[in-house]
Amino acid sequence: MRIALPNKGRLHEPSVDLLERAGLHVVDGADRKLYAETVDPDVTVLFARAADIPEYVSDGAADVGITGLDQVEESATGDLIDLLDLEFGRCKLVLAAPEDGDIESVADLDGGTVATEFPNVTRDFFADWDVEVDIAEVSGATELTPHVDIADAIVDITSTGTTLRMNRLEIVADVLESSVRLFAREDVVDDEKVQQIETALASVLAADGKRYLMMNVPEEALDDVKDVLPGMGGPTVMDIAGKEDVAVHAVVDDSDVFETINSLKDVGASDVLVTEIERLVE
Ligand SMILES: Nc1ncnc2c1ncn2[C@@H]1O[C@H](COP(=O)(O)OP(=O)(O)OP(=O)(O)O)[C@@H](O)[C@H]1O
Ligand SMILES: O=P(O)(O)OC[C@H]1O[C@H](OP(=O)(O)OP(=O)(O)O)[C@H](O)[C@@H]1O
Ligand SMILES: [Mg+2]
Repeated sequence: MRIALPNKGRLHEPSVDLLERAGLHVVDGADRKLYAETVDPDVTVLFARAADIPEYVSDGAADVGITGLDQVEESATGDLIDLLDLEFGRCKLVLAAPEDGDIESVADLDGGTVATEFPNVTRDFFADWDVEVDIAEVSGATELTPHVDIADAIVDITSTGTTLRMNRLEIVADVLESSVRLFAREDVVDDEKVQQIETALASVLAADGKRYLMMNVPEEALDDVKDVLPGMGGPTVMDIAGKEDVAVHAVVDDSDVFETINSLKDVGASDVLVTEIERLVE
């Protein structure tokens, strides 16, 4: 089973990091190496450009891939299944035009030129609007093109909006919301190994922002403690050998920990231990 990850750029590190946190450690993945083994002898990693990953998966060079939804849509491969939103690399593809120009709606671009690194997504977008445009395909610095008479507008990525602002461009319309996904070729989605990878990555996401609480509770305070703990499917209660107290374990949102501990102390819990959760397999 081969999994394709971005070899560089902003998606490289968080992708490798996620795999690591999922326990699928990359072995000997030295810098610039394009191929690496993992601790699972059945899983190898292939490093490729974020934009090429959908193609690699579609062609069978890899079975699953991690890259932006924008890249999957642009590749127009059509046979890829979006398995999991990995919740990073959030951005938007937008149609943007000069702030001081006269393009204020999609229709204003009729007969105009749009520069983009995403010609397929852009073509589909204007086809949906039934607006005729020429597409100028560029491979970077797209934001410059409306100011040098290459294009009237652009379709490009934005997240904080800084680059658009710096280049005196404003959003005319949203084209696509994107984030990084785990995706697979249709014929492998039911493979055991693919499902194991999906479960492992999902377990990292599920643990994000969660804490594990452990405490001692006098038997008579147990009902009050249970009321305090929101818990996922209720807390786990265990007898402690030779003691009147019981041990209570629960998963709590990080944002609730402060308040929850105060309430737990109020109702009689003691020796409260808070730990991080690496993975939570549901
Ligand atoms: N500003 C951003 N904020 C959030 N996500 C982004 C942003 N820019 C790009 N992305 C996401 O990261 C993906 C890859 O972008 P990145 O810039 O890392 O690679 P690239 O520009 O293709 O790299 P290179 O050209 O160096 O090979 C995009 O397709 C998109 O999904
Ligand atoms: O809304 P912002 O936060 O300003 O982000 C948007 C910018 O980020 C990306 O460029 P990147 O930094 O990846 O540089 P690149 O053009 O070299 O890919 C994208 O192409 C935009 O230019
Ligand atoms: Mg980029």
